[in-house]
Amino acid sequence: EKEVKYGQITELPRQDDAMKKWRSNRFGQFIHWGLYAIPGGVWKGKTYEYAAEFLKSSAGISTATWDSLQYQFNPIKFNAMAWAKMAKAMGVKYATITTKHHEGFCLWPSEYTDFDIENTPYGKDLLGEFIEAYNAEGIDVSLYYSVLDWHHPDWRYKLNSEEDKEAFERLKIFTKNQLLELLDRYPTVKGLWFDGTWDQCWKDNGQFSYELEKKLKEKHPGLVVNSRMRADEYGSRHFDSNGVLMGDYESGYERRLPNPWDIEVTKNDWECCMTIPENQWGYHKDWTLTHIKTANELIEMLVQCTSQNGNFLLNFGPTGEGDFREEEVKLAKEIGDWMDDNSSAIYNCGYAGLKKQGWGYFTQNNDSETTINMVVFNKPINGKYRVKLNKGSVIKKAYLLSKPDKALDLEEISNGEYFIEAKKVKTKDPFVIIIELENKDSKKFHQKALT
Ligand SMILES: C[C@@H]1N[C@@H](c2nc3ccccc3[nH]2)[C@H](O)[C@@H]1O
Repeated sequence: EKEVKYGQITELPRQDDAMKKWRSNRFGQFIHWGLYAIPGGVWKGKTYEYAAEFLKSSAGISTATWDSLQYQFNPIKFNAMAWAKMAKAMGVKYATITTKHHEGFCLWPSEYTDFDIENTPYGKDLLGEFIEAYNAEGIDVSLYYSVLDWHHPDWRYKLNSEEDKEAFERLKIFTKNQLLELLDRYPTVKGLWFDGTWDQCWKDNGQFSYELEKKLKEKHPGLVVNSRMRADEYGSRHFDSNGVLMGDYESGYERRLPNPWDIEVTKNDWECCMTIPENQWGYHKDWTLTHIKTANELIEMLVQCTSQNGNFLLNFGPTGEGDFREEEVKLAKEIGDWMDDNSSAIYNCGYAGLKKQGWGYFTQNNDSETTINMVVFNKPINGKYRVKLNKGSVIKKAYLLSKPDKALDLEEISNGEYFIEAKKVKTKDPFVIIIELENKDSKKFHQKALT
């Protein structure tokens, strides 16, 4: 064990109400919106396949040229309430929006820079409108903030000289000021989602990120912070040099999921953030460049995250005019229709403590020891679902969530192992079978033989 002074601050897993709410939310909407949405991956007639929010670097555009996009930013179609209603219908319980991405442009009127929404044709506090509209729909809002800032003259990737160090000291003060400003202006926000913290400059400043997390949490009780914010004094990120998770949940799953059989990942809170195309966070004009995930693919990712105690943050990239692509609107509806019927297997659910089986995923409601959800993606050809529960578990009854008053036939194979028969399931969508267990002290529970 190394002596780590600037590692974990909050003992995990947190059991306070704010974290319990974060955990029960399970499904969130990520919004990537900034100047990059104006060109949408196309520059001077050329389409760049790399992530649209990286167009400045992939097209080799000067900071001056890129920054002048701020004078074109006028999302006339932006309607925060319509966005919030779409998100509500999709079934998300929280939303995380980019307040400032790597480009450095701020979606709120910041007193610490002119490179912000106030100095655009739009002019109004866009971030404030977003937060108010989403909160009005009962959706929690977290704020994404990129420490990496291509616009700021004091940004340095590495600190090679005294001048670098002095510049980065100013950048650190700017960063802290903006974060305190965001929490001052938007007191209802629930979390901060840090990004752009992989460079040497930040890894060399473990003490700063430690003290910053402490200060932000003192200022904003209950604040939930992702592990990506932090480095310890040895430069170890997400987990300190002794492997202890920093922040409040693990946020390393970007466009990837853990192995569905992995139970190690269930030990911490974590979140997967996911794009609909293969790798576009900001709006890209051309969605023919890669595979576009279907509703069923995205629902399966959400269910997998829930089954392993994780949250799923699905990204949308609004256009420069402030509306969504039709493909995104269609997916939001398809996912929302599924959530209307099946969200009881998602909200306030987590790891059931059972080994994953071939037909799909187990989830368990955090408030019920005896109710287990089976979310089915692969129907067995004989219509019989093999379930291996904990030793001694006895199924009282099993039924389709869609037909709660029709018990399914059961066949006990051995201690805690059953076949559940569900032959006549018509739906083409993923569906849920509910297992109700005898509770531990029920008379029928087969007490282990004493010999
Ligand atoms: C959550 C995601 N993180 C950003 C990001 N920046 C990167 C730089 C290098 C490699 C991968 C990256 N992902 C993406 O632009 C998006 O905001």
